[in-house]
Amino acid sequence: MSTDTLFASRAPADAVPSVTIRRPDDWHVHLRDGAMLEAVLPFTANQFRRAIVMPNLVPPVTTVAMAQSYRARILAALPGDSDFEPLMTCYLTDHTDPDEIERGYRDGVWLAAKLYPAGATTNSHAGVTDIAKLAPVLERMERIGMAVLVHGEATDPAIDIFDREAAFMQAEMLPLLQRHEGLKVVVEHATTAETVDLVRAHADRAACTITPHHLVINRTSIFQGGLRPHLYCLPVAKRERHRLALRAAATSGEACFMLGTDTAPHRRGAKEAECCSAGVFGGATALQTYVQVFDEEGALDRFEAFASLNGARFHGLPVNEGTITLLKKPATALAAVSVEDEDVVVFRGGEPLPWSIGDVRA
Ligand SMILES: NC(=O)N[C@@H](CC(=O)O)C(=O)O
Repeated sequence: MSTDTLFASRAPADAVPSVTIRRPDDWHVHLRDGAMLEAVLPFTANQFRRAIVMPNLVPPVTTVAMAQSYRARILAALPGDSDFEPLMTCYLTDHTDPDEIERGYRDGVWLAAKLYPAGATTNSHAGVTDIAKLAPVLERMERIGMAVLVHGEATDPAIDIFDREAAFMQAEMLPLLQRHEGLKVVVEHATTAETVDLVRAHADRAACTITPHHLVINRTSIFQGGLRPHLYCLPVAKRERHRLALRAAATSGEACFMLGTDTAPHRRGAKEAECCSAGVFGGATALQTYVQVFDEEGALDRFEAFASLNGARFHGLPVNEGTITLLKKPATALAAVSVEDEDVVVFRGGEPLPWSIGDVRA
């Protein structure tokens, strides 16, 4: 498979250029629950074979029983013919019990645990207030080979919001990596050049996810022509030099960089509000955006590694069978998805995108 299936340069002159890769996985999604789950799940399930499902529900998914029940609700909400597989996570708190973590992992209920510094982002208030105190949990995870997925932002409101990831990496992430030398760590939704370098320096057991939006917007985009609430997420997009570093990392082919959309739907009313919720709904346009970036960077031959191989290898899972074909054929992205009497605005929704989704083969 891999580069053998890259047709772009071999197709007849009148054929639509395309790229075919093993079916990809999304290593960071927010599927929510109830009506929102029903509305957004088909978009992720259409694009991806598996996804790591974030546990920041209200209340958060903190026990094996809660993860089992949430997984069952996701499966029940899937379209009948879907073979999508949700990979569950546990939400770490100050009171997480290492035995519960191990039980859920050994029983195959969850794959990883998510560390939200308390107050860092949407529904993180029950998160961890002092990472050092989590040592018994992290030691157990290290011993059983279970990965911790980290939202890497400092929570001190006095720290400039654009510096919070950098502050966290220095004050928390580096010491964590040093304290737990064998722990598998995923830095979620990296947004800076320095984070990418830190991950590279620990690539024997660290990795990071990179979102589609952080590859195509920078912090100025959020203020282009006025305030753009649908581009506001956490970590907030950074300067242009960081966006370029993220594009270089994602398209490098290095095994420590993997696809993770951080698709985070919020109803329009929560976004276009006096106090806008953080999160970009990128689930419906994710692959179209990623493949466009790889095309622009002349790296289509490395797209499969980023989208379909690196994450599976990191988590010790088999790579997917089957393929998906992406076509360099313009299509206008769906503008919004209805949820009850409201809607959720799609990232790049309503725009003509140069790439579209073609055949999916199981
Ligand atoms: N990315 C976001 O801005 N929001 C996410 C939470 C998160 O991953 O930070 C959400 O759940 O809405």
